[in-house]
Amino acid sequence: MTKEELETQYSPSKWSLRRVKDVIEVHIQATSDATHNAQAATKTLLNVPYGLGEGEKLDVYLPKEPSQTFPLVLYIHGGYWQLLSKEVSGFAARPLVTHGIALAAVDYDVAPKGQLEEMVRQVRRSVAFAVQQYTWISDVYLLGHSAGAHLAAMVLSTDWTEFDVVPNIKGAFLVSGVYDLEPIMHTYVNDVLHINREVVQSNSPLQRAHKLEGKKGCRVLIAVAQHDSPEFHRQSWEYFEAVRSAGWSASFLDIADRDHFDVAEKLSQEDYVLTQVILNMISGE
Ligand SMILES: N[C@@H](CC(=O)c1ccccc1NC=O)C(=O)O
Repeated sequence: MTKEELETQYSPSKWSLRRVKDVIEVHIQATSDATHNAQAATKTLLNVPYGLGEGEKLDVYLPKEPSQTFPLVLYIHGGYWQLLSKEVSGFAARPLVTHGIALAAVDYDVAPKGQLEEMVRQVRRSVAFAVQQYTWISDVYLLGHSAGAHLAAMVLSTDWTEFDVVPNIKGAFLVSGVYDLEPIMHTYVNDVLHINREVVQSNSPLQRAHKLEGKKGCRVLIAVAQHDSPEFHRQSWEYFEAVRSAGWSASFLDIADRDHFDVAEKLSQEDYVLTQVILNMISGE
């Protein structure tokens, strides 16, 4: 592949068929609006620190009439490790909260402030913090979009011995993710991210899939949007096969008519196919 082809493959906005001027701007507006709606409609704990760093905070969305214990979904936002924040990442909360499930939107330090390895550590710490702090948690799930699906996949292969707790993660929903950082290193994304070969090697879930072997497995859903690029489809399929080969329970979903961005945006809606799959998986069907 030429450099130009590679950059196109890793420019999700170029594959959207939506006739809007700037699909990323539309994405940020949609997720921001839906996050505000969720904050107005649910009980929240905003800016909960999970670490000492300024950027290490969670926004938690709680069920209105909670049962004694209830599931928690940690949402890890995308944005190529350099965009977005928890401020626009509560958009999936409403349908979950309606069904008695809490959502926590995780902030981490995006580049250039943050480095990839630190982002991985921060997201892991946020999971450890939540299970230690919140005694109301029945089960923990991860939900990540794009770069956030990469970080969620990195959480799955964590060696928890350096943490005070081993979170029992029941499931992970990985949406339009990146699982092999090698091609990313050769694109414009790396102008800000500055990852090298070593970072790629130790932070690519595809290269680490063998680390899943022998670990207590959880259910992993790998979803990709129909209008994601062929490279995104390839990465999702390869990670799906790697997770399955490691003996974990994995499923693959190619979501019709969606692009890289509205595949996540629509999670604000209860009748969206991916929302339904997530609700069914959590309620044990
Ligand atoms: N420069 C990218 C931007 C991008 O991929 C992106 C933007 C907002 C939210 C998620 C994104 N993708 C992965 O994290 C593009 O061309 O679409």
